[in-house]
Amino acid sequence: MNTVAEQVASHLLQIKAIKLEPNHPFTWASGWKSPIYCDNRKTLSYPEVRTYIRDQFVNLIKTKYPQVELIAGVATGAIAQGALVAQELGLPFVYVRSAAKNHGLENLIEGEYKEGQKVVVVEDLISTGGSSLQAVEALRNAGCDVLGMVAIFTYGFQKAIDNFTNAHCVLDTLSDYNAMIDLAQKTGYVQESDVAKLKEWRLSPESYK
Ligand SMILES: O=P(O)(O)OC[C@H]1O[C@H](OP(=O)(O)OP(=O)(O)O)[C@H](O)[C@@H]1O
Ligand SMILES: O=C(O)c1cc(=O)[nH]c(=O)[nH]1
Repeated sequence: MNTVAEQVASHLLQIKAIKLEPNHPFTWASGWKSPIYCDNRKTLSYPEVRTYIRDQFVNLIKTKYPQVELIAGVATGAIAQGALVAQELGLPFVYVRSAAKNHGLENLIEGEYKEGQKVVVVEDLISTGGSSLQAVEALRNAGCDVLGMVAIFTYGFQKAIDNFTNAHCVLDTLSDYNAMIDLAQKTGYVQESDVAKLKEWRLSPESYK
């Protein structure tokens, strides 16, 4: 029986959400360069995959945060998955923008929330944790009580672990880089010629070029 981390990794590989471009590195939200990109947005296009992810989030949240009153999705990657989770839990939903809108209502948080409301934040992916923790800060500034964050995938970088520790935010993820790369190597998704590049990047991702 595979673990949730292995099953999610398997889904991500099957739908080709993992892209490898060792010779043309991707630029991440943090500005870091990387030979790998995990596009969790693609999971939404596959009913079986998005349902599996939704159900794992729901199990996790019911077990760990039975007192939750509100689900918040981090824009844009986790808006849809967060709404699916909220729907299944019968809870209200909001989403947090990366910056307040500069027209209209100028909201940073979209939807209705109450001061003191107990929130679980849903995110699609953690690299450095910068964007996710910005959303946590916005919710706290709005008076919400952030119980913790759940995400589909993390690279497991020390930088992200430190950022979450410093922000006093608990993070749980359904899958991670180690589970994914083990499976990718076993199944031949990663070519031997790319393994060296991935190892080099993994040693110091902040200075990879
Ligand atoms: O851990 P971090 O270093 O903050 O990086 C991860 C963030 O980057 C991606 O979002 P992106 O900014 O690409 O925007 P999107 O969600 O609108 O696609 C992803 O959805 C995370 O929110
Ligand atoms: O850090 C990012 O911007 C990032 C990395 C990644 O693998 N996938 C993604 O959607 N964003």
